[in-house]
Amino acid sequence: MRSHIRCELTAGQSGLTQSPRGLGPLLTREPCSKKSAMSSSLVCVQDYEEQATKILPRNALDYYRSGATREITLQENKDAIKRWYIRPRFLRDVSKRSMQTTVLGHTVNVPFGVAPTAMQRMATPDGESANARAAGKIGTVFTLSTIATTSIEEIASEAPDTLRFFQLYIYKDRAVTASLVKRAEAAGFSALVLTVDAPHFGIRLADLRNKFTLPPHLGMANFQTGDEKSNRVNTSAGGSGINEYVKSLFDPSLTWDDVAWLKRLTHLPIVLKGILTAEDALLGLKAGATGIWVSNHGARQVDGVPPSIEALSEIIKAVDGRCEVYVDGGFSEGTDIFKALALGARMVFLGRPLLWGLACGGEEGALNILNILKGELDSTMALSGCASINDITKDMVIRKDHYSRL
Ligand SMILES: Cc1cc2nc3c(=O)[nH]c(=O)nc-3n(C[C@H](O)[C@H](O)[C@H](O)COP(=O)(O)O)c2cc1C
Ligand SMILES: CCCCCCC(=O)C(=O)O
Repeated sequence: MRSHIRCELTAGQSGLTQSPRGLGPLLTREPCSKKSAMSSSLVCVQDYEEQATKILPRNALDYYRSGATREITLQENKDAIKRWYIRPRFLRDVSKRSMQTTVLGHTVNVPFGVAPTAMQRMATPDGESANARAAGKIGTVFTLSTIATTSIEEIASEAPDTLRFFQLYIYKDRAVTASLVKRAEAAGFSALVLTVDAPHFGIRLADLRNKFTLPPHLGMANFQTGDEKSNRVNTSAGGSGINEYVKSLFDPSLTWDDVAWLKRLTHLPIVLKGILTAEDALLGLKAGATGIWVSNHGARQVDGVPPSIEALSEIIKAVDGRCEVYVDGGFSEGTDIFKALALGARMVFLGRPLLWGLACGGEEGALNILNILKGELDSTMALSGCASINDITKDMVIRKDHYSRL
């Protein structure tokens, strides 16, 4: 296993510094034989976020961190989760606990997984491979973005035992899209996650100010090196290279018929990611989706859409058990995950927390993030009277405003 953490005994240096090649942070304080300083001093996702903020290059940090325009939904994703309270029950024998569940028929050890985030090699040289291996070590699902800096085939060989989903963007060129689907099938991915909320790209102010481009040593690994159009993110118009990329290559004319097209093309289950309304969830079911992934894309598309946790209840109600429902957006603690499970989500996915883990410590950092969340969820279950995921029921959470009505 490759790790990007280089262990050097450099007396007097304090902690993490930027790698000389600007490829990510290097740990320069602790000898290799010791448990890294990081894993003992960074004990929650917020610690990792703060550390990552100090060490990531501005272009990457802003891209990872940003939400759309005023970032009101970005804040709301978190605030809305905090508006739900846990109603703990006691004296229910929690001496033996399990977090095991299934996703699309596959057993996972924890009810949370890794959301697709683009361009992870900006955080650490091993990028998506490190993240996928960490997910495999904890026993959960890793979702690879179409816009990854590591290819479908590399992930299959670097993390062969990890349960892998492939997130699909539909390109105007349907031959390109079909080829991505066939490659994901051939490489043993278990589901396609079709992102429906990006016919156009969100306005992210920091990326515009930075004139975002991918560092020159990196490319979109699912497309051929030298294919300047699909493999590179450049800015020719002087704005964000991401917006230019999406405008020229992604298909903004998609309709529900295209979901039917995709269904005919693949034998893999299709999960629709980015659903925020009961209406679209029902159309998704009709189109044959096996899963609905409630998401506002980490608040990166339209500012002012509802926080994911609020949209979740409406969709759970509409779907009424006819398919699995997942959620992402603003989850960064075990208690957050517990609340979404109580509201009916089968899995909670995390995007940025894993990027902070990768930035601070590559695979070890990502694994630490997953272990922190696992420990926090286990603790929440024990202290709320839940020995298994099935015990986390709707009556275990209540919205804050309930108490002002009493
Ligand atoms: C840096 C970044 C890149 C992302 N790239 C993709 C992507 O390529 N495809 C996609 O469907 N969603 C993408 N997303 C959205 C995530 O899959 C997920 O919905 C979101 O990050 C969840 O919110 P969280 O970051 O608060 O956990 C991206 C999000 C971030 C932060
Ligand atoms: C260069 C195109 C990047 C688009 C995909 C990344 C993404 O979804 C994001 O939110 O950023």
